[in-house]
Amino acid sequence: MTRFSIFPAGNKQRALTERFLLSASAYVVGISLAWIATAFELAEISTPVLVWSTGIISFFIVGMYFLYRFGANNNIEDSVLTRLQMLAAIGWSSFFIFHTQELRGAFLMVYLFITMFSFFTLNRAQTVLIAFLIAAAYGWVILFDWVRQTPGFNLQVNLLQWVILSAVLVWLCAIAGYMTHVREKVRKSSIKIQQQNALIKEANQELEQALAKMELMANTDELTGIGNRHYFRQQAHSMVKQQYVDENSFAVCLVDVDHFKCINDQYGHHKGDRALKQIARELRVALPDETILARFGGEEFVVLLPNAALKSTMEQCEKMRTSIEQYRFSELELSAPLTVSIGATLFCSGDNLDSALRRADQSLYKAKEAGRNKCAYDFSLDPSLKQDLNLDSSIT
Ligand SMILES: Nc1nc2c(ncn2[C@@H]2O[C@H](COP(=O)(O)OP(=O)(O)OP(=O)(O)O)[C@@H](O)[C@H]2O)c(=O)[nH]1
Repeated sequence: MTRFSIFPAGNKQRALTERFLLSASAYVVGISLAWIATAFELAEISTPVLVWSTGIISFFIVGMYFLYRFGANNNIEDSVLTRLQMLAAIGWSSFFIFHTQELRGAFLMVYLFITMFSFFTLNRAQTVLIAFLIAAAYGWVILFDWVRQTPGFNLQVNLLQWVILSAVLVWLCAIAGYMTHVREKVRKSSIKIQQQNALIKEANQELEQALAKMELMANTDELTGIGNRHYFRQQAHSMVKQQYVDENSFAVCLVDVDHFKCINDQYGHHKGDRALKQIARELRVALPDETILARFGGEEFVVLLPNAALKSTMEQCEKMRTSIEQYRFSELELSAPLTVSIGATLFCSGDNLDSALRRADQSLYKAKEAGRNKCAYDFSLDPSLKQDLNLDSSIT
């Protein structure tokens, strides 16, 4: 069961409720003063009038509190309800001031208290209007007393009080004007800061995008669109690090196009370029997604097969070789298929990247020597292979 809180949820609504309770405390002080003044016969309010006015004010306070507490004020145009509160406060204060004579000077303080509330939300013009209403209300009280010749009424004292009250109100209006100015300045600066933050955020995003683009460009082979040598180095180093942690071996394969010089010579560099692009695409299709494929240089590609073992490496190399062998290069009228030779090795514990690349390159050389369109392997570092197969390298 949720406990009832006297304050509503939400910062704005809570602030409004707190502000209202603060002004309600002024009503309570005002009513209490009226009761005390009546008890000491300093005010002319009859007990029934005092009782019903106290009842109505209490009802007003409770009603307003529930408006704020349950957010009903948001359905009203002036959702802060400042004007309504001000008018009510001026009305009630004038009512009590009208019923006092000797304590009237003290009760006039309530008017100033009301004006000070305008500092929270009203602008200069609205504060001036409130001050004008207060001066007018007290003016009416004086006029009424003078016309009906209220016993104990002193016109001179009341007029002097009215002048003093008006002077203080003018002074409060000047302060309200200054506060409006400061508030507006703070609001404008905060809007400016927000706009600048938005611009900085936008610039950061653009910078991040530009950096990402630059990184992509730095890692991409311009001709084929796959990773370049730099990309390969990066990926290989992170796989080496991972291998040190989980000890899962990975395969390093060098894929070299056979007799590519003849393609260039026969069909020209442009068609040679297009053939390289198609080879890169075919290799990508033949390989699993998690495989790293990069152009090592010229007509040579490099492949890193994560979590590879002897069998899976041989299967993948064979898959790459056959996929190129079977691919029909429509732009080239070839009498024999375009093929690749592949040299592969496993990167195992205690290995290093340069020696793995050297082994793969030596295997590639063997594949070329064996007639091309072949896969050759150097699994000499794989301990399981040494035990099970007793082989240092194999050519298929
Ligand atoms: N079209 C094109 N050709 C390239 C590119 N890079 C390298 N080559 C060519 O690839 C050929 C490589 O020739 P070689 O190293 O003799 O090797 P190969 O002719 O493929 O013969 P083997 O590798 O021994 O089977 C050269 O003619 C290079 O000019 C490139 O980006 N585009």
